[in-house]
Amino acid sequence: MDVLWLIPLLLVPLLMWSSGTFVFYFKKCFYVGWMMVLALLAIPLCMLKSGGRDVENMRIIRVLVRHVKYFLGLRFDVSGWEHLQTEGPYVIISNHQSSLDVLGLMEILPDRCTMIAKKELVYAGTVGLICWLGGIVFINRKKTSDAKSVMAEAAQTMLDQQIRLWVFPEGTRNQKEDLLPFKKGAFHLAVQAQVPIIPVVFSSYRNFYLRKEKRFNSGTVRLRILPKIETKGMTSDDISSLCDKSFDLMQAAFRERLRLQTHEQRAVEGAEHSPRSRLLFPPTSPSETCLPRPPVPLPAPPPLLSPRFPIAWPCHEISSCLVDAWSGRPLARPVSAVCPDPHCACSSSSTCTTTSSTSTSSSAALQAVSGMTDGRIDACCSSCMTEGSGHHQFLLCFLPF
Ligand SMILES: CCCCCCCCCCCCCCC(=O)SCCNC(=O)CCNC(=O)[C@H](O)C(C)(C)COP(=O)(O)OP(=O)(O)OC[C@H]1O[C@@H](n2cnc3c(N)ncnc32)[C@H](O)[C@@H]1OP(=O)(O)O
Ligand SMILES: CCCCCCCC/C=C\CCCCCCCC(=O)OC[C@@H](O)COP(=O)(O)O
Repeated sequence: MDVLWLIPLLLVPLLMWSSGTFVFYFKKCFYVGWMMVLALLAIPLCMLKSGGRDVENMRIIRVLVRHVKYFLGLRFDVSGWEHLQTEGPYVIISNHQSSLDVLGLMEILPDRCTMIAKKELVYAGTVGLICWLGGIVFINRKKTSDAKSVMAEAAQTMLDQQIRLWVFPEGTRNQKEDLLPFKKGAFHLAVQAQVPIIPVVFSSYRNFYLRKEKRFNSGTVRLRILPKIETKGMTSDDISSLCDKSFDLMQAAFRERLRLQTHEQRAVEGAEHSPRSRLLFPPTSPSETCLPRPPVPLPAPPPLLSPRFPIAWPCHEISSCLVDAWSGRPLARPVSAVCPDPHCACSSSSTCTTTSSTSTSSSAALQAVSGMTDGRIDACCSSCMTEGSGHHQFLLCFLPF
Protein backbone atom coordinates (compact mmCIF):
# COMPACT_ATOMS: atom_id res chain seq x y z
CA MET A 1 0.00 0.00 0.00
CA ASP A 2 2.80 2.38 0.98
CA VAL A 3 4.45 2.04 -2.37
CA LEU A 4 1.31 2.75 -4.38
CA TRP A 5 2.20 6.44 -4.62
CA LEU A 6 5.37 5.42 -6.40
CA ILE A 7 3.38 4.20 -9.39
CA PRO A 8 2.51 7.60 -10.87
CA LEU A 9 5.99 8.79 -9.99
CA LEU A 10 7.49 6.05 -12.12
CA LEU A 11 4.75 6.13 -14.71
CA VAL A 12 5.37 9.72 -15.77
CA PRO A 13 9.05 9.25 -16.70
CA LEU A 14 8.18 5.95 -18.35
CA LEU A 15 5.46 7.54 -20.46
CA MET A 16 7.67 10.53 -21.22
CA TRP A 17 10.30 8.16 -22.50
CA SER A 18 8.00 5.94 -24.50
CA SER A 19 5.21 8.12 -25.86
CA GLY A 20 5.57 11.25 -27.97
CA THR A 21 1.86 11.94 -27.55
CA PHE A 22 2.20 11.89 -23.78
CA VAL A 23 5.12 14.31 -23.99
CA PHE A 24 2.98 16.59 -26.16
CA TYR A 25 0.11 16.76 -23.66
CA PHE A 26 2.39 16.87 -20.68
CA LYS A 27 4.33 19.84 -22.04
CA LYS A 28 1.19 21.66 -23.18
CA CYS A 29 -0.50 21.24 -19.79
CA PHE A 30 2.67 22.24 -18.03
CA TYR A 31 2.96 25.34 -20.21
CA VAL A 32 -0.59 26.54 -19.60
CA GLY A 33 -0.51 25.62 -15.90
CA TRP A 34 2.85 27.20 -15.25
CA MET A 35 1.93 30.40 -17.12
CA MET A 36 -1.19 30.63 -14.95
CA VAL A 37 0.92 30.22 -11.82
CA LEU A 38 3.46 32.78 -13.02
CA ALA A 39 0.66 35.19 -13.80
CA LEU A 40 -0.69 34.68 -10.29
CA LEU A 41 2.73 35.57 -8.97
CA ALA A 42 3.03 38.56 -11.28
CA ILE A 43 -0.31 40.13 -10.31
CA PRO A 44 0.72 41.38 -6.84
CA LEU A 45 4.15 42.37 -8.12
CA CYS A 46 2.59 44.51 -10.85
CA MET A 47 0.10 46.00 -8.43
CA LEU A 48 2.91 46.92 -6.07
CA LYS A 49 5.06 48.38 -8.84
CA SER A 50 2.51 50.37 -10.77
CA GLY A 51 -0.70 50.20 -8.81
CA GLY A 52 -2.67 49.00 -11.85
CA ARG A 53 -2.64 48.76 -15.65
CA ASP A 54 0.69 50.02 -16.97
CA VAL A 55 2.99 49.03 -19.84
CA GLU A 56 5.90 49.10 -17.35
CA ASN A 57 4.44 45.89 -15.89
CA MET A 58 5.69 44.12 -19.01
CA ARG A 59 9.19 44.23 -17.48
CA ILE A 60 8.02 42.01 -14.63
CA ILE A 61 6.15 39.69 -16.99
CA ARG A 62 9.19 39.46 -19.27
CA VAL A 63 11.48 38.46 -16.41
CA LEU A 64 9.05 35.86 -15.11
CA VAL A 65 8.42 34.22 -18.47
CA ARG A 66 12.02 33.98 -19.67
CA HIS A 67 12.91 30.73 -17.93
CA VAL A 68 9.90 28.76 -19.22
CA LYS A 69 11.74 27.79 -22.40
CA TYR A 70 14.16 25.62 -20.41
CA PHE A 71 11.34 23.40 -19.10
CA LEU A 72 10.04 22.91 -22.62
CA GLY A 73 13.44 22.21 -24.16
CA LEU A 74 13.36 25.28 -26.39
CA ARG A 75 16.16 27.56 -27.46
CA PHE A 76 15.85 30.94 -29.11
CA ASP A 77 18.47 32.09 -31.51
CA VAL A 78 18.06 35.79 -32.24
CA SER A 79 19.63 37.73 -35.08
CA GLY A 80 19.27 41.39 -35.99
CA TRP A 81 19.25 42.81 -32.44
CA GLU A 82 20.62 46.07 -33.83
CA HIS A 83 17.32 46.76 -35.59
CA LEU A 84 15.57 47.04 -32.24
CA GLN A 85 17.91 49.81 -31.16
CA THR A 86 15.46 52.42 -32.39
CA GLU A 87 14.42 55.34 -30.23
CA GLY A 88 10.79 56.11 -29.49
CA PRO A 89 7.64 54.28 -30.44
CA TYR A 90 7.37 51.74 -33.23
CA VAL A 91 5.17 48.86 -34.29
CA ILE A 92 6.60 45.34 -34.24
CA ILE A 93 4.93 42.83 -36.52
CA SER A 94 5.56 39.10 -36.43
CA ASN A 95 4.12 35.86 -37.69
CA HIS A 96 1.99 33.89 -35.25
CA GLN A 97 2.16 30.09 -35.01
CA SER A 98 1.08 29.21 -31.50
CA SER A 99 0.70 30.50 -27.98
CA LEU A 100 4.35 29.43 -27.65
CA ASP A 101 5.16 32.63 -29.55
CA VAL A 102 4.84 34.38 -26.21
CA LEU A 103 8.17 32.80 -25.20
CA GLY A 104 9.99 34.20 -28.23
CA LEU A 105 8.25 37.51 -27.84
CA MET A 106 9.47 37.81 -24.24
CA GLU A 107 13.04 37.01 -25.37
CA ILE A 108 13.27 40.21 -27.38
CA LEU A 109 10.49 42.38 -25.98
CA PRO A 110 11.82 45.95 -25.85
CA ASP A 111 11.02 48.26 -22.95
CA ARG A 112 7.65 50.01 -23.04
CA CYS A 113 6.27 47.53 -25.51
CA THR A 114 2.90 45.81 -25.22
CA MET A 115 0.67 43.89 -27.63
CA ILE A 116 -2.57 43.95 -29.54
CA ALA A 117 -4.59 40.84 -28.68
CA LYS A 118 -8.02 39.36 -29.23
CA LYS A 119 -10.45 40.37 -26.49
CA GLU A 120 -11.17 36.74 -25.52
CA LEU A 121 -7.73 36.59 -23.91
CA VAL A 122 -8.84 38.86 -21.11
CA TYR A 123 -11.02 36.01 -19.83
CA ALA A 124 -8.09 33.57 -19.57
CA GLY A 125 -7.98 33.56 -15.78
CA THR A 126 -4.83 34.93 -14.19
CA VAL A 127 -3.18 35.18 -17.63
CA GLY A 128 -6.03 37.41 -18.76
CA LEU A 129 -5.66 39.65 -15.76
CA ILE A 130 -1.90 39.96 -16.19
CA CYS A 131 -2.39 40.79 -19.87
CA TRP A 132 -4.70 43.61 -18.82
CA LEU A 133 -2.23 44.81 -16.19
CA GLY A 134 0.52 44.74 -18.83
CA GLY A 135 -1.40 47.26 -20.90
CA ILE A 136 -2.35 44.85 -23.69
CA VAL A 137 -4.83 46.43 -26.10
CA PHE A 138 -7.79 44.14 -26.65
CA ILE A 139 -9.70 44.18 -29.91
CA ASN A 140 -12.92 42.57 -31.05
CA ARG A 141 -12.00 40.85 -34.29
CA LYS A 142 -15.61 40.18 -35.08
CA LYS A 143 -16.45 43.89 -35.13
CA THR A 144 -14.06 45.57 -37.51
CA SER A 145 -15.39 49.06 -36.81
CA ASP A 146 -14.80 48.63 -33.06
CA ALA A 147 -11.34 47.16 -33.67
CA LYS A 148 -10.47 50.07 -35.94
CA SER A 149 -11.43 52.69 -33.39
CA VAL A 150 -9.55 50.89 -30.60
CA MET A 151 -6.49 50.81 -32.82
CA ALA A 152 -6.85 54.47 -33.75
CA GLU A 153 -6.92 55.26 -30.04
CA ALA A 154 -3.85 53.06 -29.58
CA ALA A 155 -1.99 55.07 -32.24
CA GLN A 156 -2.58 58.22 -30.20
CA THR A 157 -1.60 56.50 -26.93
CA MET A 158 1.62 55.26 -28.54
CA LEU A 159 2.65 58.84 -29.19
CA ASP A 160 1.34 60.35 -25.94
CA GLN A 161 2.96 57.72 -23.73
CA GLN A 162 5.91 56.67 -25.94
CA ILE A 163 4.72 53.10 -26.21
CA ARG A 164 5.66 50.39 -28.69
CA LEU A 165 3.08 47.92 -29.91
CA TRP A 166 3.50 44.33 -31.05
CA VAL A 167 0.92 43.14 -33.57
CA PHE A 168 0.42 39.73 -35.16
CA PRO A 169 -0.83 40.88 -38.57
CA GLU A 170 -1.93 37.39 -39.61
CA GLY A 171 -4.66 37.94 -37.02
CA THR A 172 -4.77 34.31 -35.91
CA ARG A 173 -2.46 31.38 -35.21
CA ASN A 174 -1.10 29.73 -38.32
CA GLN A 175 0.93 26.54 -38.53
CA LYS A 176 1.02 26.30 -42.32
CA GLU A 177 4.27 26.30 -44.22
CA ASP A 178 3.67 29.87 -45.29
CA LEU A 179 2.40 33.14 -43.85
CA LEU A 180 -1.28 34.06 -44.00
CA PRO A 181 -2.19 37.29 -45.81
CA PHE A 182 -1.76 40.23 -43.48
CA LYS A 183 -4.62 42.20 -41.95
CA LYS A 184 -4.20 45.92 -42.39
CA GLY A 185 -4.59 47.19 -38.81
CA ALA A 186 -0.88 47.20 -37.93
CA PHE A 187 -0.08 49.32 -40.98
CA HIS A 188 -2.86 51.81 -40.29
CA LEU A 189 -1.54 52.02 -36.77
CA ALA A 190 2.03 52.76 -37.89
CA VAL A 191 0.95 55.28 -40.53
CA GLN A 192 -1.48 57.04 -38.20
CA ALA A 193 1.27 57.40 -35.60
CA GLN A 194 3.95 57.98 -38.28
CA VAL A 195 6.23 55.46 -36.58
CA PRO A 196 8.44 52.77 -38.12
CA ILE A 197 7.50 49.12 -38.45
CA ILE A 198 9.98 46.48 -37.30
CA PRO A 199 9.26 43.04 -38.74
CA VAL A 200 10.24 39.97 -36.73
CA VAL A 201 10.18 36.52 -38.29
CA PHE A 202 9.83 33.38 -36.17
CA SER A 203 11.17 30.28 -37.89
CA SER A 204 8.69 27.48 -38.45
CA TYR A 205 8.06 25.32 -35.39
CA ARG A 206 7.47 22.26 -37.51
CA ASN A 207 10.77 20.59 -36.59
CA PHE A 208 9.80 20.36 -32.92
CA TYR A 209 6.10 21.18 -32.57
CA LEU A 210 3.30 19.58 -34.59
CA ARG A 211 -0.16 20.19 -33.19
CA LYS A 212 -2.00 17.72 -35.40
CA GLU A 213 0.55 14.94 -35.01
CA LYS A 214 0.80 15.61 -31.27
CA ARG A 215 4.54 16.08 -31.24
CA PHE A 216 6.39 18.47 -28.96
CA ASN A 217 10.12 17.80 -28.95
CA SER A 218 13.04 20.01 -28.03
CA GLY A 219 14.10 22.50 -30.62
CA THR A 220 15.49 25.85 -31.61
CA VAL A 221 13.43 28.79 -32.77
CA ARG A 222 15.24 31.33 -34.88
CA LEU A 223 14.03 34.86 -34.46
CA ARG A 224 15.11 37.21 -37.17
CA ILE A 225 14.62 40.91 -36.56
CA LEU A 226 14.52 42.71 -39.90
CA PRO A 227 15.47 46.33 -40.57
CA LYS A 228 12.80 48.87 -39.77
CA ILE A 229 10.45 50.17 -42.43
CA GLU A 230 9.88 53.92 -42.20
CA THR A 231 6.37 55.30 -42.56
CA LYS A 232 7.11 59.03 -42.23
CA GLY A 233 5.13 60.98 -44.78
CA MET A 234 2.91 58.01 -45.66
CA THR A 235 -0.86 58.37 -45.81
CA SER A 236 -3.75 55.92 -45.89
CA ASP A 237 -3.17 55.61 -49.65
CA ASP A 238 0.12 53.88 -48.90
CA ILE A 239 -1.33 51.22 -46.59
CA SER A 240 -1.73 48.51 -49.21
CA SER A 241 1.77 48.86 -50.60
CA LEU A 242 3.24 49.08 -47.08
CA CYS A 243 1.37 45.92 -46.13
CA ASP A 244 2.54 44.13 -49.30
CA LYS A 245 6.13 45.22 -48.81
CA SER A 246 6.18 44.04 -45.19
CA PHE A 247 4.56 40.78 -46.14
CA ASP A 248 7.03 40.13 -48.96
CA LEU A 249 10.03 40.80 -46.72
CA MET A 250 8.77 38.56 -43.95
CA GLN A 251 7.66 35.82 -46.29
CA ALA A 252 11.07 35.79 -47.98
CA ALA A 253 12.82 35.49 -44.60
CA PHE A 254 10.39 32.81 -43.42
CA ARG A 255 10.76 30.76 -46.60
CA GLU A 256 14.51 31.08 -46.62
CA ARG A 257 14.70 29.70 -43.10
CA LEU A 258 12.19 26.99 -43.95
CA ARG A 259 14.38 25.87 -46.84
CA LEU A 260 17.34 25.58 -44.51
CA GLN A 261 15.23 23.72 -41.96
CA THR A 262 14.15 21.25 -44.64
CA HIS A 263 17.78 20.77 -45.57
CA GLU A 264 18.74 20.13 -41.94
CA GLN A 265 15.80 17.82 -41.37
CA ARG A 266 16.66 15.70 -44.40
CA ALA A 267 20.21 15.43 -43.15
CA VAL A 268 19.01 14.27 -39.75
CA GLU A 269 16.62 11.74 -41.28
CA GLY A 270 19.47 10.46 -43.45
CA ALA A 271 21.61 9.99 -40.34
CA GLU A 272 18.89 7.98 -38.70
CA HIS A 273 18.71 5.59 -41.65
CA SER A 274 22.35 5.03 -42.41
CA PRO A 275 24.97 3.82 -39.96
CA ARG A 276 27.80 5.66 -41.59
CA SER A 277 25.93 8.35 -43.33
CA ARG A 278 27.93 11.48 -43.82
CA LEU A 279 25.85 14.34 -42.76
CA LEU A 280 26.03 17.98 -42.44
CA PHE A 281 24.58 19.71 -39.44
CA PRO A 282 24.87 23.43 -39.80
CA PRO A 283 26.32 25.20 -36.78
CA THR A 284 23.70 26.23 -34.29
CA SER A 285 24.19 29.92 -33.96
CA PRO A 286 26.35 31.52 -36.57
CA SER A 287 25.74 35.10 -37.45
CA GLU A 288 23.42 35.16 -40.39
CA THR A 289 24.87 38.24 -41.92
CA CYS A 290 27.82 37.77 -44.20
CA LEU A 291 30.09 40.61 -45.00
CA PRO A 292 31.43 40.97 -48.51
CA ARG A 293 34.53 38.90 -49.21
CA PRO A 294 37.56 40.84 -48.14
CA PRO A 295 40.26 41.42 -50.72
CA VAL A 296 42.85 40.50 -48.06
CA PRO A 297 44.49 37.11 -47.45
CA LEU A 298 43.11 34.66 -44.91
CA PRO A 299 43.59 35.50 -41.24
CA ALA A 300 46.58 33.97 -39.55
CA PRO A 301 45.76 30.65 -37.88
CA PRO A 302 45.19 30.95 -34.17
CA PRO A 303 48.02 29.54 -32.06
CA LEU A 304 47.93 26.19 -30.21
CA LEU A 305 45.81 24.40 -32.79
CA SER A 306 46.80 21.27 -34.57
CA PRO A 307 49.15 22.13 -37.43
CA ARG A 308 47.23 19.65 -39.54
CA PHE A 309 44.00 21.56 -39.08
CA PRO A 310 45.27 25.04 -38.54
CA ILE A 311 41.95 26.82 -38.47
CA ALA A 312 39.84 24.19 -36.79
CA TRP A 313 36.80 25.25 -34.88
CA PRO A 314 36.40 24.48 -31.23
CA CYS A 315 35.00 21.09 -30.26
CA HIS A 316 31.36 22.01 -30.10
CA GLU A 317 31.49 22.90 -33.76
CA ILE A 318 32.64 19.38 -34.64
CA SER A 319 29.19 18.17 -33.76
CA SER A 320 27.94 20.55 -36.38
CA CYS A 321 29.74 18.52 -38.99
CA LEU A 322 29.68 14.95 -40.15
CA VAL A 323 28.97 12.51 -37.38
CA ASP A 324 28.94 8.74 -37.30
CA ALA A 325 25.35 7.86 -36.52
CA TRP A 326 26.30 4.90 -34.30
CA SER A 327 29.29 6.06 -32.35
CA GLY A 328 28.64 9.79 -32.49
CA ARG A 329 32.30 10.25 -33.43
CA PRO A 330 33.05 12.99 -35.92
CA LEU A 331 33.77 11.63 -39.35
CA ALA A 332 35.07 14.83 -40.71
CA ARG A 333 37.12 17.71 -39.53
CA PRO A 334 35.43 21.09 -39.67
CA VAL A 335 37.69 23.73 -41.07
CA SER A 336 36.82 27.32 -41.63
CA ALA A 337 37.95 29.09 -44.71
CA VAL A 338 37.04 32.14 -46.66
CA CYS A 339 34.40 30.95 -49.01
CA PRO A 340 35.88 30.37 -52.44
CA ASP A 341 32.58 30.87 -54.16
CA PRO A 342 32.79 34.12 -56.13
CA HIS A 343 29.05 34.61 -55.61
CA CYS A 344 29.43 34.47 -51.91
CA ALA A 345 29.61 38.16 -51.19
CA CYS A 346 26.21 37.48 -49.81
CA SER A 347 23.80 39.34 -47.67
CA SER A 348 21.92 36.30 -46.52
CA SER A 349 22.67 32.70 -45.76
CA SER A 350 20.63 31.38 -48.68
CA THR A 351 23.24 32.62 -51.12
CA CYS A 352 25.89 30.76 -49.21
CA THR A 353 24.27 27.42 -49.77
CA THR A 354 25.01 27.68 -53.47
CA THR A 355 28.61 26.75 -52.83
CA SER A 356 29.19 23.26 -54.00
CA SER A 357 30.90 21.34 -51.26
CA THR A 358 33.01 19.23 -53.52
CA SER A 359 33.91 21.84 -56.05
CA THR A 360 37.53 21.98 -57.03
CA SER A 361 37.71 25.60 -56.04
CA SER A 362 36.59 24.71 -52.51
CA SER A 363 39.10 21.88 -52.36
CA ALA A 364 41.86 24.07 -53.62
CA ALA A 365 41.02 26.80 -51.17
CA LEU A 366 40.85 24.39 -48.29
CA GLN A 367 44.13 22.78 -49.19
CA ALA A 368 45.69 26.19 -49.49
CA VAL A 369 44.46 27.04 -46.05
CA SER A 370 45.19 23.85 -44.23
CA GLY A 371 47.75 22.04 -46.31
CA MET A 372 45.51 18.95 -46.26
CA THR A 373 45.75 16.77 -49.29
CA ASP A 374 44.72 13.30 -48.22
CA GLY A 375 41.01 13.90 -48.04
CA ARG A 376 38.24 15.75 -49.64
CA ILE A 377 35.68 18.31 -48.70
CA ASP A 378 32.51 16.47 -48.04
CA ALA A 379 30.11 19.27 -47.52
CA CYS A 380 29.81 22.90 -46.90
CA CYS A 381 27.68 24.12 -44.08
CA SER A 382 24.78 26.19 -45.15
CA SER A 383 25.33 29.14 -42.90
CA CYS A 384 27.78 31.93 -43.16
CA MET A 385 29.88 33.11 -40.30
CA THR A 386 31.49 36.40 -39.67
CA GLU A 387 34.77 36.31 -37.85
CA GLY A 388 35.84 39.07 -35.51
CA SER A 389 38.09 40.30 -38.28
CA GLY A 390 35.05 40.85 -40.47
CA HIS A 391 36.04 38.01 -42.75
CA HIS A 392 33.22 36.13 -44.28
CA GLN A 393 33.75 32.48 -43.58
CA PHE A 394 32.32 29.08 -44.20
CA LEU A 395 32.49 25.97 -42.15
CA LEU A 396 33.85 23.32 -44.48
CA CYS A 397 33.86 19.69 -43.54
CA PHE A 398 37.00 17.86 -44.43
CA LEU A 399 36.62 14.12 -44.70
CA PRO A 400 39.92 12.25 -44.45
CA PHE A 401 40.22 9.23 -46.75
C1 LIG B 1 3.48 35.78 -16.24
C2 LIG B 1 2.72 35.08 -17.31
C3 LIG B 1 2.25 36.02 -18.28
C4 LIG B 1 1.71 35.54 -19.55
C5 LIG B 1 1.47 36.74 -20.36
C6 LIG B 1 1.32 36.53 -21.75
C7 LIG B 1 1.21 37.84 -22.46
C8 LIG B 1 1.40 37.74 -23.87
C9 LIG B 1 0.20 38.01 -24.67
C10 LIG B 1 0.47 37.87 -26.10
C11 LIG B 1 -0.70 38.24 -26.85
C12 LIG B 1 -0.76 37.62 -28.16
C13 LIG B 1 -2.10 37.80 -28.74
C14 LIG B 1 -2.19 37.38 -30.12
C15 LIG B 1 -3.52 37.59 -30.68
O1 LIG B 1 -4.49 37.75 -30.00
S1 LIG B 1 -3.64 37.57 -32.38
C16 LIG B 1 -5.27 38.05 -32.69
C17 LIG B 1 -5.52 39.50 -32.54
N1 LIG B 1 -4.72 40.30 -33.39
C18 LIG B 1 -5.13 40.75 -34.60
O2 LIG B 1 -6.23 40.53 -35.01
C19 LIG B 1 -4.18 41.54 -35.44
C20 LIG B 1 -4.67 42.85 -35.65
N2 LIG B 1 -5.85 42.84 -36.53
C21 LIG B 1 -6.03 43.80 -37.44
O3 LIG B 1 -5.16 44.59 -37.51
C22 LIG B 1 -7.24 43.79 -38.35
O4 LIG B 1 -6.94 44.60 -39.44
C23 LIG B 1 -8.54 44.34 -37.71
C24 LIG B 1 -8.36 45.76 -37.25
C25 LIG B 1 -8.95 43.47 -36.55
C26 LIG B 1 -9.67 44.29 -38.78
O5 LIG B 1 -9.72 43.02 -39.26
P1 LIG B 1 -10.46 42.56 -40.62
O6 LIG B 1 -11.69 43.34 -40.82
O7 LIG B 1 -10.63 41.11 -40.56
O8 LIG B 1 -9.37 42.79 -41.71
P2 LIG B 1 -8.72 43.90 -42.64
O9 LIG B 1 -7.37 44.12 -42.14
O10 LIG B 1 -8.85 43.43 -44.03
O11 LIG B 1 -9.53 45.28 -42.51
C27 LIG B 1 -10.76 45.56 -43.15
C28 LIG B 1 -10.77 47.00 -43.65
O12 LIG B 1 -10.56 47.87 -42.56
C29 LIG B 1 -9.42 48.69 -42.80
N3 LIG B 1 -8.75 48.92 -41.51
C30 LIG B 1 -8.17 48.03 -40.71
N4 LIG B 1 -7.66 48.61 -39.62
C31 LIG B 1 -7.90 49.89 -39.75
C32 LIG B 1 -7.59 51.01 -38.95
N5 LIG B 1 -6.92 50.89 -37.77
N6 LIG B 1 -7.98 52.22 -39.38
C33 LIG B 1 -8.63 52.36 -40.55
N7 LIG B 1 -8.96 51.34 -41.36
C34 LIG B 1 -8.59 50.13 -40.96
C35 LIG B 1 -8.57 47.90 -43.77
O13 LIG B 1 -7.70 48.74 -44.49
C36 LIG B 1 -9.63 47.24 -44.61
O14 LIG B 1 -10.09 48.13 -45.58
P3 LIG B 1 -9.58 48.04 -47.10
O15 LIG B 1 -9.81 46.65 -47.54
O16 LIG B 1 -8.16 48.41 -47.07
O17 LIG B 1 -10.45 49.04 -47.79
C1 LIG C 1 -10.22 30.06 -16.72
C2 LIG C 1 -9.71 30.31 -18.08
C3 LIG C 1 -8.78 29.27 -18.59
C4 LIG C 1 -8.11 29.75 -19.85
C5 LIG C 1 -6.89 28.99 -20.13
C6 LIG C 1 -6.08 29.61 -21.24
C7 LIG C 1 -4.90 30.26 -20.68
C8 LIG C 1 -3.74 30.31 -21.59
C9 LIG C 1 -2.63 30.16 -20.69
C10 LIG C 1 -1.36 30.16 -20.95
C11 LIG C 1 -0.74 30.46 -22.22
C12 LIG C 1 0.06 31.69 -22.04
C13 LIG C 1 0.19 32.50 -23.22
C14 LIG C 1 -1.07 33.20 -23.52
C15 LIG C 1 -0.98 33.94 -24.76
C16 LIG C 1 -1.86 33.33 -25.78
C17 LIG C 1 -1.95 34.21 -26.97
C18 LIG C 1 -2.49 33.45 -28.12
O1 LIG C 1 -1.82 32.71 -28.75
O2 LIG C 1 -3.77 33.73 -28.43
C19 LIG C 1 -4.25 33.20 -29.62
C20 LIG C 1 -4.59 34.34 -30.54
O3 LIG C 1 -3.46 35.02 -30.81
C21 LIG C 1 -5.20 33.92 -31.82
O4 LIG C 1 -6.25 33.13 -31.56
P1 LIG C 1 -6.87 32.13 -32.63
O5 LIG C 1 -5.73 31.39 -33.25
O6 LIG C 1 -7.57 32.98 -33.67
O7 LIG C 1 -7.78 31.31 -31.83
